Amino acid sequence: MKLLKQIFYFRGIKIGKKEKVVSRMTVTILLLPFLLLFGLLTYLLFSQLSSNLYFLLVYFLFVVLVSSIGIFILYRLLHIKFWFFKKLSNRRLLYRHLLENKIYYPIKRKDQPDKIKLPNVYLKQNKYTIVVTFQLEGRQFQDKFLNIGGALEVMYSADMMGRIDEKGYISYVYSADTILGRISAKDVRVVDKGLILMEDVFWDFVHNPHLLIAGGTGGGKTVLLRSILNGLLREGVVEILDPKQADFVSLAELPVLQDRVVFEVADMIDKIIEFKENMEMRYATMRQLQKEKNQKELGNFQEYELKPAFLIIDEFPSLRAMMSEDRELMLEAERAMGALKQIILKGRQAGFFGVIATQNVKADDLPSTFKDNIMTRISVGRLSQFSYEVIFGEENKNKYFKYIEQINGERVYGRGYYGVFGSPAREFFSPELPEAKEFSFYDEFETLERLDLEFDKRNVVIETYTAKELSDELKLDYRVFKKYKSEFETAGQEFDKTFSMSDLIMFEKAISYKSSGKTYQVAISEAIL
Ligand SMILES: Nc1ncnc2c1ncn2[C@@H]1O[C@H](COP(=O)(O)OP(=O)(O)OP(=O)(O)O)[C@@H](O)[C@H]1O
Repeated sequence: MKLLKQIFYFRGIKIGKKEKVVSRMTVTILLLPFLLLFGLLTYLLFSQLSSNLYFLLVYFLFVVLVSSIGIFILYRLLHIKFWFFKKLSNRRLLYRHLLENKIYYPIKRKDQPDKIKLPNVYLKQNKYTIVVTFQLEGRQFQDKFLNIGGALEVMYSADMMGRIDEKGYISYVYSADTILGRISAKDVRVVDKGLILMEDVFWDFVHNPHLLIAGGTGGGKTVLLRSILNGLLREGVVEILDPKQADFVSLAELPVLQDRVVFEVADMIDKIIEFKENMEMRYATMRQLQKEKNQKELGNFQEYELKPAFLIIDEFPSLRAMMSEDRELMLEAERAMGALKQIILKGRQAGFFGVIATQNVKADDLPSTFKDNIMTRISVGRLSQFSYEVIFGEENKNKYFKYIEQINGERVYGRGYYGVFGSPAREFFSPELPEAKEFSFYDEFETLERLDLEFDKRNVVIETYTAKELSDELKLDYRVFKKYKSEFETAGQEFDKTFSMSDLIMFEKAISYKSSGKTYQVAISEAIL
């Protein structure tokens, strides 16, 4: 079976001269109804046409004009509306690219122009992706093929999502016609694969925790955040910090969000600290449940049927600015920033997630804990090159991020990029806001049931430990404990003065992995929550 698969592996349709023939055939077929129509009309008007030369001339011009305009409109319509024709046109584009760049083998013929033979190039297309494969195998154009990815990206106005090197071939994968996968803001929900944002884009918060959203002014950040809220409110508890008192204040009185939207600096600081404490409480709850279920390893929040919690911070740099302006709150603000980092570092397993939104990113806007540990990233609207670099990381350093204002002559809102940190970014269209008379977030949220965390149902105590107490609890020699601690710090973890339940769980995991024969580094990296 495996062998058969290898023999008959489908790389796509081979590009060849047929692309030109198919295009001509399409035009000919489109011409047919006009021929029939005007054939019939000519038959009916035959006597007038044959007796009046002036009428014949006007009639002839009319036929040519109507047929050409008709064919042009039909041709464009088919290519805009039907995927089949789009596929044909993508093949033709590639064919033309090969010809115009002289990527072919001329075959000399006696007394006739040269014939041409194209190298083996394949095109495979499905709804949102185009894969172009070139045969290498030491052939004449192999060096060209190794560097052709960028040119095809421009040609298809698509985003290169990856390059696959396999024996004898190289393939470039592009996302195209991404806009077709746009969904309505009404339909944003949490499904098996995560929070659905486009037909094929999911924020899988369990595996790629935390979300960073950057949106240039007027780029559609507010609509995107509200759409996200539409999904998250149905799934768990959402707390919102809105330092600019801009986008969420109007929702603050809704039952589902009551006391969960804050904008005064002191309240925002309290909210962050409370969220972190809830995360610790969640770890304590999960630990109890683990014991009750007699499990060897602590599972994630879903295994214990616990709800996720989301902390949305709109305009993060404003929050930071407000925190640093208020001298009286300086210490508390520092504690809150520490708590926020802990949430980002350790929230995943407990189901505590951050959604951090900002405008263009400037040099010191985001702490490195965020830059390295917020796994899912989205941009909308126009951003600076520096912002793109920070948001999408090294992996996308050479990517050409475009700002597109119009598509097919229509103003487009909420367009940007989506990526998981460390992977190629792809084009993104934020869920589309329906007409105001058809849908309003306010009315929609008004119907939602308010969800709560489980704490009122269980009696959990949050314990904290000093370093000595923690090493005793872990039954570790203090020096060995210090070694673990410094390894965790090297791996990017940060600790408060006292240690928490989540720290205890993390250390326990590392000790257990280490005792099963793993190196310190591996044990530590696997133990990070
Ligand atoms: N996804 C979308 N679907 C339809 N229209 C949108 C979408 N996103 C934005 N718009 C349109 O663009 C306008 C501005 O969007 P939005 O308020 O979300 O931008 P913003 O980035 O939050 O701007 P600012 O930073 O100035 O507050 C909206 O009022 C809406 O008309």
